[in-house]
Amino acid sequence: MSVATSTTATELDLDPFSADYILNPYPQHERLRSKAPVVWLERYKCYATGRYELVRAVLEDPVTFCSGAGVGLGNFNKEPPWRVPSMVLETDPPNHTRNRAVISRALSPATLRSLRDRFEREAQALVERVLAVGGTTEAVKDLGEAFPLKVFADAVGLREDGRENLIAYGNMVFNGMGPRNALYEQAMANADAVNAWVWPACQKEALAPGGLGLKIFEAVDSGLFSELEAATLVRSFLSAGIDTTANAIGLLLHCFARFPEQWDLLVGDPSLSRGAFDEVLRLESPFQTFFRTTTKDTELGGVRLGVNEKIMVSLGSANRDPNRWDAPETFDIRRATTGHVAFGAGIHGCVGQMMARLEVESLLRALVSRVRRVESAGEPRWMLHNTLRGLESLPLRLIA
Ligand SMILES: C=Cc1ccc(C(=O)O)cc1
Repeated sequence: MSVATSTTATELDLDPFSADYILNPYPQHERLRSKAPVVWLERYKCYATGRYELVRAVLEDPVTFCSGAGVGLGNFNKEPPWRVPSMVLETDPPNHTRNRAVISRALSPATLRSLRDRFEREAQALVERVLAVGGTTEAVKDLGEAFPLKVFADAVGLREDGRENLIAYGNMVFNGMGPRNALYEQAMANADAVNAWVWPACQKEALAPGGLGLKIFEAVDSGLFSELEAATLVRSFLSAGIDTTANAIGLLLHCFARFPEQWDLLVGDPSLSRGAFDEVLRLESPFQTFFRTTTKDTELGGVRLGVNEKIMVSLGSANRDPNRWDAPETFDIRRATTGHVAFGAGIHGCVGQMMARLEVESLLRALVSRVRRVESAGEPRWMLHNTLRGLESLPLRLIA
């Protein structure tokens, strides 16, 4: 389309970081999608889009919409980040390409195959522990957080003591992508103590032999990276690999508690487990919002965007865009979910997604083999969070 027919962005009074929006995002997503292809949020001085096609267009054009100025609301060209930027998430090619390759190699299909038995054993043991006390569980803590904190942290080779810091650190990383609001400040309140655990835990001498962490340090031995860079890459595992999966597990259990007929389908055919997880990801989008920064004056969906401006892409909205999905609000584990953007898309698409799938499917298969029904045991409480969608509390009863 020629620039002459493009327009300036329409303003929309939307607050994606308010409690109202977070607790009931779907009407807000509809406002975002229907107002215009791209809108301007004056409150946060950024552009925003919730349309599936345009969210994908942004994520698949890292030259125009870069990550090196941060993937949250904060623009690293204008204000310093709260931590040393990630060498994967907050970089652009060519450095991103080189750095991601090391992470990707550590998370190879062969590595994941070697972890499967251990993950499945841990999942079965965890499910037995919950059933042994009658099946009543605070599912976010007992399953959502407990499982990645055990299997993923063990796979990385992280020290056993102090792993609760990983949940707090994930809160810092993801709330830190939002505005400096109360959620941001609360997450950062304990930053010094949390960082005092996280950074030493990423050092070579702190990592267990045979783990993913030391695989990253092998790249040091080959002269590719410094020790500091290797530790920063290990920090990426800690940043991305816990809270995201923990929330996804909570959301998955919440879906099956609300839609028992879907659970029956899965019990009847456990091979539906992979599709079930992807449908939970599409429906709930544990990762709600990403930002990119424009590297030049450009236009998107016929709307003119200025250079060095932030654009918010709503993954949650894109994954329920009625122009892309039939009956988007319906939970259907047999749905064709290919193309959902819950793991992002393009060169920054989640490099750990196969690890996440291995974790969640291991837990799901262990549950399906022993649990006939997932029942609500009390009112769930949603988390207030700048970036992640998840439950603070999810009381369930697992019926064997
Ligand atoms: C998807 C989230 C994510 C968060 C942090 C990092 C990192 O710190 O590299 C990577 C991905």
